[in-house]
Amino acid sequence: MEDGEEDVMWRPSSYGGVFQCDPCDHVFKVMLIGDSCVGKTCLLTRFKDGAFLSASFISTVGIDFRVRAEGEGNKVVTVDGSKVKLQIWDTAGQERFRSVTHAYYRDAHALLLLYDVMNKNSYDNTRAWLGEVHEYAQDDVVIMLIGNKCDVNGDRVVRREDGERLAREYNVAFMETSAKTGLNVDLAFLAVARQLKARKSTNPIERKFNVLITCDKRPGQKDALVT
Ligand SMILES: Nc1nc2c(ncn2[C@@H]2O[C@H](COP(=O)(O)OP(=O)(O)OP(=O)(O)O)[C@@H](O)[C@H]2O)c(=O)[nH]1
Repeated sequence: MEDGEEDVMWRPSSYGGVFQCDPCDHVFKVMLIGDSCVGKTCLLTRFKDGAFLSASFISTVGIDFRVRAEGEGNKVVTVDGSKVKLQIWDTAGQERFRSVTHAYYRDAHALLLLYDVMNKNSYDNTRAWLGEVHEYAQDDVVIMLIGNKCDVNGDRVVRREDGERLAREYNVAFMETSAKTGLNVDLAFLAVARQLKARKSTNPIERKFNVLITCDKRPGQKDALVT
């Protein structure tokens, strides 16, 4: 969609059968990337449906665009009074699907790069992922590094400080999330939506993304409700 073009989401009216449109002020494409099994699909499902897929789960194949029929598709969030629609694309972490996902990078407005705090390899591999992002994505793409599964206690092998350090090094935003408990999930997507909207602002202060999101919650703290 071009800038200035109005996006429309269709919803059934209370009269049934007749449709009315619900305009969104902004539409952005967001991609979830990262190694296999870091929790991309679970993060998306938690954000969209408020549910957690705990059972064994089939790996994503290629690209899964979670835009479905009316009512269950794109997630619309409200940012400072504006309606922002996030079109979220879940990608496969497996190496063999990489060439497929690369093709989609260029259109992405934001990339959420996940690693699993229980899996050091997935953390180490984020450097390679960031290399691919710089190669294939737009220069001004919004990037957030996410340490997922922060609900685990004894099994954690990647410290929060390690995530923060890497985010500083690459000048990207950072948050720890849990798709299982929902901790910081809404907050992460909302922060990205806010930043995407701010990018359209002419005010350079608004356009700058905080490298570290300081308002996120730590495991054990109560989650903030974000609307
Ligand atoms: N404890 C815990 N487990 C999680 C969390 N998020 C995901 N999982 C588990 O991690 C496994 C992998 O989750 P997926 O969402 O399928 O991972 P993925 O990154 O989409 O994997 P691919 O589709 O192969 O790229 C599943 O067994 C989930 O139940 C979390 O926040 N905490």
